[in-house]
Amino acid sequence: MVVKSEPQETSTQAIWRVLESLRNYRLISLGALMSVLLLTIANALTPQLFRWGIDQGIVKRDLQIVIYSAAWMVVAAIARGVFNFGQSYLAESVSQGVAYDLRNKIFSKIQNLSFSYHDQAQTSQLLTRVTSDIEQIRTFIGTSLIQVIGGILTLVVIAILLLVMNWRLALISLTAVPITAWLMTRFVIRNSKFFRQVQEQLSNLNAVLQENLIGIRVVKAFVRESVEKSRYTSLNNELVTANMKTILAIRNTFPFIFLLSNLVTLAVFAYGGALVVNNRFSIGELVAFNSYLVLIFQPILLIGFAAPAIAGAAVSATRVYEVVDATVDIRERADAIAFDTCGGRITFENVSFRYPGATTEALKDVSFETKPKELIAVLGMTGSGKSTIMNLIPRFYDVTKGAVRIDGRDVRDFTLKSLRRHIGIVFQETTLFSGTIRENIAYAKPDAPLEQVIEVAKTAQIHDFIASLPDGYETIVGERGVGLSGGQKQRVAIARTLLTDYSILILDDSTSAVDAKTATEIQAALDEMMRRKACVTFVVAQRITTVKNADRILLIDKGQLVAQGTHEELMQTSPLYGAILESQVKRAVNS
Ligand SMILES: Nc1ncnc2c1ncn2[C@@H]1O[C@H](COP(=O)(O)OP(=O)(O)OP(=O)(O)O)[C@@H](O)[C@H]1O
Repeated sequence: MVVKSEPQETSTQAIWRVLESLRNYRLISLGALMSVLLLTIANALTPQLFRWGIDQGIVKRDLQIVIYSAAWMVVAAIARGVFNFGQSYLAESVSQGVAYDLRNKIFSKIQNLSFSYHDQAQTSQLLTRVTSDIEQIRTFIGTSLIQVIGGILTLVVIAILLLVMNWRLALISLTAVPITAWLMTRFVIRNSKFFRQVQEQLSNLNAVLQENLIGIRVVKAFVRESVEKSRYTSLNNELVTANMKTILAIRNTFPFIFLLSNLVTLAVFAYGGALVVNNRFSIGELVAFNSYLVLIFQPILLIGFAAPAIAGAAVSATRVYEVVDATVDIRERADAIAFDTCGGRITFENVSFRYPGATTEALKDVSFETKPKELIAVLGMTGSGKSTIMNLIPRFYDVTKGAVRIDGRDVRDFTLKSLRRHIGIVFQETTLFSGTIRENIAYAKPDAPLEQVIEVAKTAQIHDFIASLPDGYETIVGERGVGLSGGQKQRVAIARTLLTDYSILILDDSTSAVDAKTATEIQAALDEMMRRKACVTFVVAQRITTVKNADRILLIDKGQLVAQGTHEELMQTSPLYGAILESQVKRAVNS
């Protein structure tokens, strides 16, 4: 899915943009161009050497000239080899550089894009853009572009030579050029939709592959292997069909071009032969002319073969620039200031919020203010808007109406880095990276000494477990924390956040996978740390124990703040609070 970007670029504009990026590699590009030019000259010279050898050597029976011409042909052949290598090597170097820059550009853009973009973008689509689309662009620069430039140059040089040698014969031969060019243009225009299709099918295939890699456990648990296999196979078939369509299109066009080339050769043989018979053209000239014909069709064919690749690269470039140009929703003001100290007064001022693309508001007119060092519990039914409230403080999203303030300052006044650096957040869903446990805990502070890592791990009640592992803190966890239980992952994630320089702490249902006893222990250990280090702590929690300890509870229902107060106050005043607690007590008793 394509999400929010500037007005879409056409593929022609996109390919121009790729060409503009060659500016960064001016010298190497110039070197490649020079090699192409020299190669064209060496190519154009060879038939002239033939002519000389035949007319002055063979026909006049002058062995020395035959030997000289043969020797010069060897020199020309070596030169062709050298320049050919030069053009490929230099063009490849430029293409590697452009691909490298694009990969970095798109990656850093992906890092900067807001949550709203990632909510709507498909990961697999992004993956395809970073990998195969950029590879298409690279092949265009490394191979197709040089083929086209070399082709055009050869066409011009040889057309001039032919006209100089015999303009009538030249005109007969050159009629083939506009016809072939027209055939090729028609081919590209008619088939560009197939090239786009191939790319889209490849993306779709990647999407299914990626979903399955991530969800393989669910697939197996629900015994859906065969369904997933047939889903993948049918997309794979579609990819092959789309590819075959482009191949068919090639087959429909190229035989005409070959036929044309043969007809022209025959016409040159007939007319040129007649001229030779009448002594108006030498045999050497006819042989040279014929060699030029091969040389003139070669570039047209090369341009023809390059055309699909160029069309594909143009589509790829559009897709890559779509991401590069995507709008970043969350922007810093030009005069943004650094957030350094937190006084503990966080204010939600008539905050309403609607997720991009959603039809209803996730938060409606929410207002509250925290006091320094307060521990705020946020409670509500599932889907009521608790996480959404938390997401607005570090500006993962911006409010639709109202304002979120810290110590009286709108969060939009702060630089994003300084704001987020001061907010420690443990997400509802835990994501760990492949690497050691120590690396995961020290994710935001890679240089943290082991003692500090151990300290936070103790607070998160995960130290004993880590210490019991044979490799301790150096134990390698797989991708997304494979090898750890859900509760263990959550505790590593808590430790990771505790190690940061947070002053506002947000724990979003972060002990949901931890057993009640451990959760209470974490809470007790956290209590001391929170009061010491955090100016305010928010805990989105389901457990009564957490809620009971809180200084204040915010009760959220259908996006609205319906009640707030301490546990005792809410017990007396809020029927909803009573109902939620009752359901939890029942659940606790039953479990
Ligand atoms: N990225 C999103 N895009 C669109 N709508 C969303 C998005 N995230 C949440 N919502 C919607 O916003 C509402 C509030 O969601 P939120 O995640 O804040 O609820 P919650 O109270 O934290 O729920 P839970 O306890 O189940 O985590 C829900 O109706 C949800 O469907």
